[in-house]
Amino acid sequence: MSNKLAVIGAGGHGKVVAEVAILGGFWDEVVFFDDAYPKVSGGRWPVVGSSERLFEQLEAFDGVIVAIGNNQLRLNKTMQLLSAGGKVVSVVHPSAVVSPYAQIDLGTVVFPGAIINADAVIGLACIINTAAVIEHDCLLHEGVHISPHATLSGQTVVGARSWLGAASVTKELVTVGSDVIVGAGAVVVKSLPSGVTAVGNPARVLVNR
Ligand SMILES: CC(=O)SCCNC(=O)CCNC(=O)[C@H](O)C(C)(C)COP(=O)(O)OP(=O)(O)OC[C@H]1O[C@@H](n2cnc3c(N)ncnc32)[C@H](O)[C@@H]1OP(=O)(O)O
Repeated sequence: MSNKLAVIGAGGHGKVVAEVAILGGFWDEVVFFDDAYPKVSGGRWPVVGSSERLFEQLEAFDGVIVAIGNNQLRLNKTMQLLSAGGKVVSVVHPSAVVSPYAQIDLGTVVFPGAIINADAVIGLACIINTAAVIEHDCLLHEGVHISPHATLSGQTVVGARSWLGAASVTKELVTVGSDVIVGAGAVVVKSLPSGVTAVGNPARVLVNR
């Protein structure tokens, strides 16, 4: 029997999610649904309809996952899928190192070379991007994106829908609020409130939304 995965979002992020799913060994077939259908190509994998079309045929898939880069949209769609009875799954690249004592919630993706250490908790519909490091006892709420090569030191807390840019770093015990953007290369040495954009070393607030 072939295991069939539906992926919402056929863009660049979707392509990596599809590849990670196939390399994980469990999924035999991947098809995309994208609201830009039919004006979008999934490349190696077919785009077969809009996300509305997927909701009409959820039972035809052994798993579903949302591969939309925007944190709010990804989270909303994931929650809609769960409410509609979709079998939302997580995918983890075989080269990622995930502690058996870490928890990863549904709809989350873990990309090549990422490391998630003991007792880290990763919420619903998060992205742990290429080579990101999530140290022990970190807590990531739902819809978070940790970009490539970012490092979260031990016991960092990240609020819902926040985006930590590529190669950013948090000091241990720091709390990043909800809907925060941390710029690429930033070093977060003090906690950040919700709704800000912070950049630089040490990270300073650039925008307060
Ligand atoms: C697989 C993947 O590709 S995952 C995606 C990974 N992508 C990233 O990590 C990108 C993260 N994004 C950033 O770092 C962005 O620059 C943001 C979100 C912080 C800011 O973007 P914008 O709001 O468009 O800011 P904008 O580019 O107008 O810059 C505003 C000011 O901040 C400075 N700035 C912007 N980003 C940074 C940064 N990361 N570090 C230091 N300074 C920065 C700019 O130089 C500019 O300064 P100036 O006013 O003195 O000229």
